[in-house]
Amino acid sequence: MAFVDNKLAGLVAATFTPFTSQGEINLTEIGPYINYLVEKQGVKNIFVNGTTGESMSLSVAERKILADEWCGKARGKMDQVIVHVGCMNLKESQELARHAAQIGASGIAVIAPSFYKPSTADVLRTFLKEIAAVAPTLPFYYYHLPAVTGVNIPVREVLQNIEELIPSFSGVKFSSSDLMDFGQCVSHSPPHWSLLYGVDEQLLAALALGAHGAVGSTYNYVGRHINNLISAFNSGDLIEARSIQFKLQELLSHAFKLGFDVGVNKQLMVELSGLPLGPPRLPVRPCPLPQAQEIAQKYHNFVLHI
Ligand SMILES: CC(=O)N[C@H](C=O)[C@@H](O)[C@H](O)[C@H](O)CO
Ligand SMILES: CC(=O)C(=O)O
Repeated sequence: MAFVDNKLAGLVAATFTPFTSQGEINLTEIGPYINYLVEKQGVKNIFVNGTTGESMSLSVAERKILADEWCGKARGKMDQVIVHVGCMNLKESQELARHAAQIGASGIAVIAPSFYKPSTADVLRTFLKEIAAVAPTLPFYYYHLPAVTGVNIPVREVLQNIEELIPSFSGVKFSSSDLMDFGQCVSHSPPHWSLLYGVDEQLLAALALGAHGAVGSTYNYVGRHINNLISAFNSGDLIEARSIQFKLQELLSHAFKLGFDVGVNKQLMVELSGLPLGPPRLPVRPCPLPQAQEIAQKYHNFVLHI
C-alpha cells in the first residue's frame, strides 16, 4: 500500500497554460498564478498540462518546461502538483513521465489516447502500465474524459486488478456524468486511492457517492466557494451545499448557452483573476471579449449571492 500518507483530497485546479500575446508559453505568469490560487481561492493542489492547459496543443518540449516551472514555483506553497503526461503515443508519454519524476511532481495522470483508441479495458490498462512503469515512484492516476476522447470503457472495468499491473496506482480523475460507474469505482476501491470527480456542475452528487476530491477548470475561479460547498457537505448542511452547487449550475448553464470552450474559459479566468494568461492556441478559438465579460458579469452576481 504505497503512498497512503499522501492521499490527494479536496480541490484540485486544472490550470490554464499562460501564453504570450504571440502565442508562446509564458513562464512569468506561473508564480503569480500559484499565489492567486493559494491566496484568493484557497486551492492548494493543481493538475497541470491537462485539457484546460491545452496539453494536446503543446509540444513535448513545451510540456516539460511548463511542468518544471509549475513544480518549482509550487514548492512550499502547494500541497500537490499532478502532471498530466498523456499523449497520443506511448513514447512521448513515457518521456514526460520520466521527466515528471525528475522534477519532483507529486503524481502523474494519463488520459486514454484518442486517435487510435484502446478497444478494451485490458489494452487500455496495458497502455497505462507501460507509462507508469517508467516512473514507478510516482502516484499514478487514470484520467477518464469520454466526451472528449471517445473512449467510453467503464472505469470500473479499467480498475479491475489494476494494482497488479501498476503498483503505483493511486486513483482516478473521473470526468463523466455516469454516476453509476463512479459509484462502482468508489465502492470497489481500496482506501488509499483518491477518486476525484471532474464534472464541476454536479460535484455534490459525486460527494454523496464518496468522492475524495475534485479536479476541475472552474476551481481556478470558484475554488473558494466550492471549498465552502465541501465544508457544508462534510458538516451535514445539505441545504447550504446545494445552494452553492445550484449557483455554479446557473453560472455554467449561462456559459454553455453562450458557448463555453477552453478559449472562453481561459478568457473568463483572465477577466476574473486579472492574470494576463494570453489567448488559447489554435485550433482553440480566441474568445471575443464581450462573451467572457458577459459570463464574468454573471459570476459577480453569483459571488454576491453566496
Ligand atoms: C471537459 C473539461 O474540460 N472538463 C473539466 C474537467 O474535467 C471540467 O472542469 C469542466 O470544464 C467543467 O465541469 C465545466 O463543464
Ligand atoms: C479539467 C481538467 O481536469 C483538465 O483540464 O484536464
